[in-house]
Amino acid sequence: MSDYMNGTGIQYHLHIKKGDVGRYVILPGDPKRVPLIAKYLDDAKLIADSREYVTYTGYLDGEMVSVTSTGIGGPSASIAMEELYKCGADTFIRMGTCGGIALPVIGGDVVIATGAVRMEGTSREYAPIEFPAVADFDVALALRTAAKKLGLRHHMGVVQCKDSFYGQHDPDIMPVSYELKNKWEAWKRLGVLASEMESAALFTVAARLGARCGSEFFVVGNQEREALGMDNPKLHDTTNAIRVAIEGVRELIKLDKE
Ligand SMILES: O=P(O)(O)O[C@H]1O[C@H](CO)[C@@H](O)[C@H]1O
Ligand SMILES: O=c1cc[nH]c(=O)[nH]1
Repeated sequence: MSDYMNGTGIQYHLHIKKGDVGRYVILPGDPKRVPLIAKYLDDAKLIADSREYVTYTGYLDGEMVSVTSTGIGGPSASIAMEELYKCGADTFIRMGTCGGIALPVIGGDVVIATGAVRMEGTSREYAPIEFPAVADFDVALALRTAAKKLGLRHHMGVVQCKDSFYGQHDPDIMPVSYELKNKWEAWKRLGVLASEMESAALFTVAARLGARCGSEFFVVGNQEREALGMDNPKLHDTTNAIRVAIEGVRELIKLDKE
């Protein structure tokens, strides 16, 4: 492989190197969320700020833990995971926002993914479409334990990933609306909980690397509830999902010590 960084060991996009990050990494999409998550770590320090990738490292229960933003979508998220893995990370928790699809999923809830629909492009450059994008079982259960401990309303199941945010919210403006709307109907009939953009790529990249990855989300609203005239709170404070990610890492640290 060509080395754009001239043997320095510094990763091309994230600007991190071995020793900069812990084994456990929380992956929000939004770079502005990184310092908010890092506040929960002991002795957190800014490691790098490059493109959409902001990385902090600190400690939780004595273990080195990092937080790196992925930006939006599979391409940038896959790069983040690949470069973090090269620097020693092997356990990832994506923490993001999502839009509800299933009617019981309401703004303010937490959704924990068991698997992700691969309606995006990145995972197809890793694995044939027949390969399932599934969360690591231990990570998903750690996230559920965390949500339960925190007393948060939560749901666990399959999420859908796509590359076009506006194809989700305004499919009629798209030349391929016929396809987007038919598939959306299928996700509803299959009980898919919510829509977001990175988990399918991250779960598939994790499978190629032999790494562990799970994901959980703060629900910002539910377009299906809105369409039916149901109560549809729209909320933006992701603190609860941040707390689930932090407690989830704690659970995994405990499990890994057993
Ligand atoms: O809040 P984040 O983590 O960015 O996640 C969700 O929000 C973005 C779209 O608004 C996509 O990245 C989607 O997956
Ligand atoms: O509706 C939503 C909300 C967050 N992220 C998405 O991809 N879709």
